[in-house]
Amino acid sequence: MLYLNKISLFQFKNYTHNHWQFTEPVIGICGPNGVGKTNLLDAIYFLCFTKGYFNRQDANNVQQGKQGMRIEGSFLNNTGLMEVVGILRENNKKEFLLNTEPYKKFSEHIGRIPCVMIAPDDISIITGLSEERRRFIDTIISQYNQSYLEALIQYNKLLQQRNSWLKQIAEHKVYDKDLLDAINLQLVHFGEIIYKQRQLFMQEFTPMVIQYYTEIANNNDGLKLQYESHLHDNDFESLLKSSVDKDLILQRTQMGVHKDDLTFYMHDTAFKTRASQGQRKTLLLALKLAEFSILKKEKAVAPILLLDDIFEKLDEQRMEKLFYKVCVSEQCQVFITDTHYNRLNEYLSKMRISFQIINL
Ligand SMILES: Nc1ncnc2c1ncn2[C@@H]1O[C@H](COP(=O)(O)OP(=O)(O)OP(=O)(O)O)[C@@H](O)[C@H]1O
Repeated sequence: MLYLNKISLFQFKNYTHNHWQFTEPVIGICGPNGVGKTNLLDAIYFLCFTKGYFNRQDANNVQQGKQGMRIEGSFLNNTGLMEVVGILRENNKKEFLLNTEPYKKFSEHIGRIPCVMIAPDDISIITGLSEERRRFIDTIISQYNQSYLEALIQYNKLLQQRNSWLKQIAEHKVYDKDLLDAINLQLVHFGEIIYKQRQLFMQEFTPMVIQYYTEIANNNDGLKLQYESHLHDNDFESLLKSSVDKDLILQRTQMGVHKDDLTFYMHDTAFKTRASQGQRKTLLLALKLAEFSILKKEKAVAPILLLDDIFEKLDEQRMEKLFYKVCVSEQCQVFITDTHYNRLNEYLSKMRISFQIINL
């Protein structure tokens, strides 16, 4: 089992200098609004992903009015102890260390400590723009497939190059076709790697999501998932060639896996327009539990689960099923935040497991 034993935070968000020991696989984190429950989950996430879940900019994680921050955690898994340290220096330089060894590339850390966060704003995976869904899928695959992560990094760099090339032509009216061909060739190479992996992923992921949704809701509400990509019916190279005129006008690359999407249906209509808030939340949980299962299988260890404010919108029956799933049957370490000590204590007691509650 993968297990976080202890964590210490220095100048991370609202924490000046705090540390906690985790002694049980199930940890409840309680306290009033704004006390720092989510921030504690975010610090755990930081140790797993070398960045926070909520802020893209590292500087936003530094305590207001201070300079620099440090997070330290020790994880235990079947192979031994992993001491992880993330530092943002006063000059904003970031360092990340595993067992005192600094990483040259932070991406090498991704997947070492698999972790799944479920936070209220994640509902945007269902209701938001397609980039939210691509990021969701990419974060999962990247944790078990380093070559996918590399392809994604390269693809995004090339896409930026291609887009700035398109802008330059609009500004200077100079057309360097050889450069475009060279960029296209590489974009196609990495785009096809991404497309194939997403296809493989979706084949496994889709039935799992429907299964979890059905388990939590007691029926499937006609749920369907569809992976959409320009590459389904066309080869990428021809797509890039045929869209170049339009690309030049819009100064952006119109075709490619950076436009892929995942659509959800409820009885053949768009899920986000038809479903109730509780049904949306149920779908979000099903997506995240499917993520958890795939990572568990691929990494041969159960990821750490971070559940932030999950009580909102779910009826009692759905809540109990979720609690049973994450606290009892999955045998993973799980952190659950709640503003109500009594409610959390009651749910966890019903599960007949040993748990720890931290009151902030
Ligand atoms: N960089 C920062 N420096 C100092 N304080 C910060 C920083 N970022 C966030 N905070 C503070 O952290 C607090 C929010 O913490 P958090 O979101 O973890 O609360 P919470 O306990 O989860 O609350 P809720 O129950 O409302 O979800 C706020 O008071 C916010 O002002």
